[in-house]
Amino acid sequence: MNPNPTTTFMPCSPSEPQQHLELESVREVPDSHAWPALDDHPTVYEPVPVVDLAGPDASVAHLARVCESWGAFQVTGHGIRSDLLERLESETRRLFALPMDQKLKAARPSNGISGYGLARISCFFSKLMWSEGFTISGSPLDHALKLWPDADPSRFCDVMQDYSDEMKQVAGRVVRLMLLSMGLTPEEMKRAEEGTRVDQLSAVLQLNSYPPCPDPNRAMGLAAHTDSSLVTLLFQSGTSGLQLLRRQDQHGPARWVTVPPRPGALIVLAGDLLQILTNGRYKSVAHRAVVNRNHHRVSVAYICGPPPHHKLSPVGKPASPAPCLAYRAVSWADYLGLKAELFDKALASIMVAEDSRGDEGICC
Ligand SMILES: C=C1C[C@]23C[C@@]1(O)CC[C@H]2[C@@]12CCC[C@@](C)(C(=O)O1)[C@H]2[C@@H]3C(=O)O
Ligand SMILES: O=C(O)CCC(=O)C(=O)O
Ligand SMILES: [Fe+2]
Repeated sequence: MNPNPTTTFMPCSPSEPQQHLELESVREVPDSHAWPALDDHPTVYEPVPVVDLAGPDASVAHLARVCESWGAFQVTGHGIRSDLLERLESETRRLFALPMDQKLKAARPSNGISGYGLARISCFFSKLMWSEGFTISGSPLDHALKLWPDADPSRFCDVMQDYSDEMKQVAGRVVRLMLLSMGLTPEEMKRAEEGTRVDQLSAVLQLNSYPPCPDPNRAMGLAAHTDSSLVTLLFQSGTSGLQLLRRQDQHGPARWVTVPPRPGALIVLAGDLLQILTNGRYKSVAHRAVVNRNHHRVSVAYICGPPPHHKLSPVGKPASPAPCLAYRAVSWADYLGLKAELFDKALASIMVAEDSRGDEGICC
């Protein structure tokens, strides 16, 4: 995955002033938000796989095929009640509907993780994206108090907390199934489970808002990226916008596939840490969000990984023929640092070079 080639790729500079436009009131896409080419690959229709966690689809053989060929799937039978999803969507909309000066009171500090702001990857691009984001790491309470200083914070906090708690259970089941689908030896499975068991998982909740856009073919909601997570569980409102990048394969060249909204379903996206943990076998999926003219789309990503300082090292046979470990061990915290500096080159930066795989005990 490369950032849009005709939109200049830039190293991140956190000191740059951020531009916060009230996107909903803009009648024409300004030059600052006009992307020269969104069609780096064709957008095609392909049915995105569905895995029913409560049914036979959750078989490990099916999951292995889906992870290898798509790196993403829709998940049903997850047990999350529809009223929780409805409250999640409505609280997300309530937050983004606040006046800009109120949202900016909860702005993400330039070197911080959580709060309101432009897409974090914005600094790698010369054009701005047609979206706003709000990241919650840990308790949502401080944020709620800044956003609604005169109101009871429990309405927002309860929903975000309940949703995170439930997502953790679903993520734990999904990660375990993925590991089981790899056919690991008992020893490898034990190592793979260190840091990835449900009670150990850590996560951030990323709320995204994509207001209607007067010229959707010139604007980008969220540029192509992979998440750094083990897995991301994404809720999208009833409007499509998420697209998955399918790599070139026997069915054709690289292409964008839209994930249609499916009531009650969540979307699982394989992240970079899963690619590292599975020794390159289950690759992280590049994805982006496009915008539309009439609907205000929101999404909520539960971006989940091991404890921040747990060092994750690859297990299982590498995807390439060399009988070695493809990546050096890395913690999520260190990997996020690399990602903030190198963006889509971060994974390559921890790859163990072919000719050094025999050194330092890296070879299996
Ligand atoms: C833990 C994190 C993952 C994330 C960076 C962050 O520190 C908090 C926000 C996350 C997010 C959400 C939108 C896409 C993404 C690539 C980004 O720019 O910010 C992810 C980051 C990630 O997965 O690397
Ligand atoms: O809004 C979407 O569909 C994608 C969001 C996303 O990729 C993210 O939050 O990491
Ligand atoms: Fe993402």
